[in-house]
Amino acid sequence: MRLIAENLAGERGGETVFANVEFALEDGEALIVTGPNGSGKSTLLRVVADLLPASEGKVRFEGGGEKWPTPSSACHYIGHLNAMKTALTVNENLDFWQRFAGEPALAIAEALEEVGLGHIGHLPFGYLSTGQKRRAALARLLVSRRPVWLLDEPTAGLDKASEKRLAEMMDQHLDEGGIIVAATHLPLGIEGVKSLDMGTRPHG
Ligand SMILES: Nc1ncnc2c1ncn2[C@@H]1O[C@H](COP(=O)(O)OP(=O)(O)OP(=O)(O)O)[C@@H](O)[C@H]1O
Repeated sequence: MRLIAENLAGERGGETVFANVEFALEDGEALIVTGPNGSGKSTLLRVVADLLPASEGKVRFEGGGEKWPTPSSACHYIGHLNAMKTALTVNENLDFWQRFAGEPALAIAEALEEVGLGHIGHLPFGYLSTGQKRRAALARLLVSRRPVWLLDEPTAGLDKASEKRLAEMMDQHLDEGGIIVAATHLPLGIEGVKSLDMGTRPHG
């Protein structure tokens, strides 16, 4: 499978935030997107996820067959916000996401064990600490199989042990032929990745 960005440009509020972004990622490859605040990392991820339209160029996903014909159908997008309902329990939230994303992988209880939250699936999401909320959101990656992970500051709020666990999850995903695009200010602890510095890019 291949995730390809061609001559991609994105805008917010009518202003071009980035332009001429090009990358091609194959099975098992990761792209780490860095750059200062406001340089367009989140905008790029949202364009790749098809949550925002590209103002120029396009994103393609090849080799996903009928199951994953487009980048948006092939990706898990974990944004800054965790996209979980505070009044629903962690289990209910993950059940929603598993039905939404399809291709069930780990059972919800197993995914929560994997992120060290085995004991709190019954709690409303809103009761969780900041780091626990992030870990519960990251469990979405494990409850459904999707080949592309788009992660916006995935370590925000995580303690050291959870950062290490996330690095292991990402390594495993890459070993299984997955693709990752992650925006981050901190090293993510995964080796052999490609990089894209939005801070050194000319704006459109
Ligand atoms: N809804 C919006 N309307 C107008 N401008 C926006 C909107 N959302 C973001 N922007 C602007 O777009 C630019 C890029 O923002 P973006 O969130 O993509 O940057 P970022 O590199 O992810 O930043 P950070 O490191 O702070 O997360 C910023 O100048 C921001 O103010």
